[in-house]
Amino acid sequence: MFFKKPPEPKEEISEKVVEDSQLTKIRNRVEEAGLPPHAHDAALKELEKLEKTDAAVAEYSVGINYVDLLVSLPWNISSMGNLDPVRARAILEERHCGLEQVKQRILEFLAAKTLRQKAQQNILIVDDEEIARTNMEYVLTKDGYRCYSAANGVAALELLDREDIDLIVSDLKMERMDGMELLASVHRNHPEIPVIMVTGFASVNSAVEAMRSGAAYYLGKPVNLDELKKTVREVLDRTLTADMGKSPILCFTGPPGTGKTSVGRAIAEALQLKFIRVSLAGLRDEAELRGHRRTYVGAMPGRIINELKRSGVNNPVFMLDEIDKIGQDFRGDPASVMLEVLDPEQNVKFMDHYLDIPFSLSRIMFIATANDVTKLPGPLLDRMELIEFSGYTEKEKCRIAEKFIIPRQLKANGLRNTGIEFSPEAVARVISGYTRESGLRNLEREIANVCRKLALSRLNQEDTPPQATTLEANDIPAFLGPRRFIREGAQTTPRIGITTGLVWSESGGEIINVETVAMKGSGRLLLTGSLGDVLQESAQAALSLIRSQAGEYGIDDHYFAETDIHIHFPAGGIAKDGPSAGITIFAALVSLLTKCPARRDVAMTGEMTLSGRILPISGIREKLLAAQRAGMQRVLLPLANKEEVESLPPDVREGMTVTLVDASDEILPYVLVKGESSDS
Ligand SMILES: Nc1ncnc2c1ncn2[C@@H]1O[C@H](COP(=O)(O)OP(=O)(O)OP(=O)(O)O)[C@@H](O)[C@H]1O
Repeated sequence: MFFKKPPEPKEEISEKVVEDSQLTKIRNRVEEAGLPPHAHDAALKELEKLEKTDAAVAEYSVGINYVDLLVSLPWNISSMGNLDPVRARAILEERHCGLEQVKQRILEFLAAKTLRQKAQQNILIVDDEEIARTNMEYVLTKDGYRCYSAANGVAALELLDREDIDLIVSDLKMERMDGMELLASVHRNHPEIPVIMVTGFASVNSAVEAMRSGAAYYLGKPVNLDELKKTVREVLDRTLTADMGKSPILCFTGPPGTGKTSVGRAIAEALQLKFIRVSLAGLRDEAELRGHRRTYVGAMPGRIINELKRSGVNNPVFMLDEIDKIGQDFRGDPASVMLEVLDPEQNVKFMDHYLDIPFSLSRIMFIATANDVTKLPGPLLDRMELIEFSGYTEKEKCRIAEKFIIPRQLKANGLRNTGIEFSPEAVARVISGYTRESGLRNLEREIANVCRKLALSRLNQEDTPPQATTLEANDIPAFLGPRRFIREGAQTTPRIGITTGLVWSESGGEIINVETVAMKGSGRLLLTGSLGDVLQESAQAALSLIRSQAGEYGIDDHYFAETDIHIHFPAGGIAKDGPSAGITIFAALVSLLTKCPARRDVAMTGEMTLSGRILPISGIREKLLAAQRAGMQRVLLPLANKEEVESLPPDVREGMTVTLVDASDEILPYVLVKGESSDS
């Protein structure tokens, strides 16, 4: 008979030793990490469980990973930050061209935060020696702080209940309640108040103990008053920066490629804080943000906790990119998760399912970005301060290309200092012939394309010395092929029943055509092109208005009963809705029914009532930019938008005539080509 050999006892011992040493190591890390009490307790509880768990079972490594996460999270670690508005402005200017209003609003936002925090700097001095209290109070008051004093811990706690204290400077040895007890109580009940410990019994041990118990700093006695002033300023500056997350969340909104992400990055740099960016596009499951419970196999913390662990600080600038693109099929309620993350009332106790104990997100400065804020739920929008990034004019694009994009691409392709330049006409040709966008993404891509081809040709002629080259507009097709876009508005001839409208979409303004035809039938109105309810109703209202005034347009009374009218919006793959196509539909129908061709280089937008009044619309700047890109000669806008139109920079209207209209009959002279009515 064959018996299996029992395992060697020696091996068993060595496995146990390894296991123990791993536990000892991680226990030491727990003790050294200076965890807040609730995290410390959670770590100890898990370690206790691990001691009774066999290292070979899966739960053991799950437990080890959990404790490892607890000790690696930046519970108390913040970057120093720097709230110098002059520096912040300089960095924003250096990284971004234009965007004046955006920069101004960001600086105002930061300034308000700074001032609000600075206005509240109250210091509590706790010492049993009156002379020490008086001295410290004297220098700190002189430095502009409001000082309160107490002779022991008990008196200090009473004062804390009454006053709004920002910092405590406390002696260590005192009657009734000493500094360490006070520190423990402050840590429990007012964890946001930093404590600087001062003592005459300065020793490495007491310093380490105080710091481990959560003191922000440690000073020996007799206090060097200059050092005290410096330390107080540093600690308060640190909390000031750390508290920056407590005001409304900034939400950058605008078309793609207009600099939202890169401005966020520049803000972090200006404030000397770390930058984290998480894209929420297509997010399907709450667990991706909040983690899975540890009972699931392969559970992990969510993206927020993971990113904080990676950054190593609890006060980064955290960009939640594309918050409007959270997947439609999101499991759980995206708004409630986002609220828990962003709302200062709730995010102090953010719960990640994996972490299973609260982690405060209140020190983070969140910035959300969205292309279309109308998709955001109301309660979320309520807590956000919207900053609009609008599309760029052609001139702005040329300037940004010259100052930022071309130098960046030349450098990226090894062409710096080679004398290669783009003439302004060449840049303008790339913009008009190869891109049609509000932002700068495609422009950067096309310029990169040119630079890569230049790099290849330089490499092929390595033996001949490089010559300075200035690219002209005519050189561009050799690099990018035939132009992809033409300014069709200016080139197309007037047509019966077709007009040009302007719409706003999340990628900026766009032009659309409205096409109409009439055929023998029984008075039906057909609408096609993925139209929403509001748009369909606008079409019905426009037709009713024309029917009610048929005589004025010279249309026979019986005509409508014997005719079917079809209105079509091409690009049926894109859903369209909203009231602002009212006047475009009206003009197309009048053109169709009166057989007067409609000009294609006149674009229009405006809501129309059943009585023919024209109501204001939104997205004026983006729509004007779209008209400009398409080479329109004239744009018709509601008179009610006059103020907004007048406040736009002249660049936005350049090359076009903007005409403000108030009623339906004012539109027709600009659109219909009189005397050219035909039967075709
Ligand atoms: N005003 C500007 N000055 C200089 N560069 C700019 C400016 N605006 C945008 N850019 C550049 O354009 C590129 C695209 O910008 P960015 O990625 O920030 O766009 P975005 O608005 O975040 O787009 P999306 O909505 O698609 O995320 C970046 O390389 C950025 O540096």
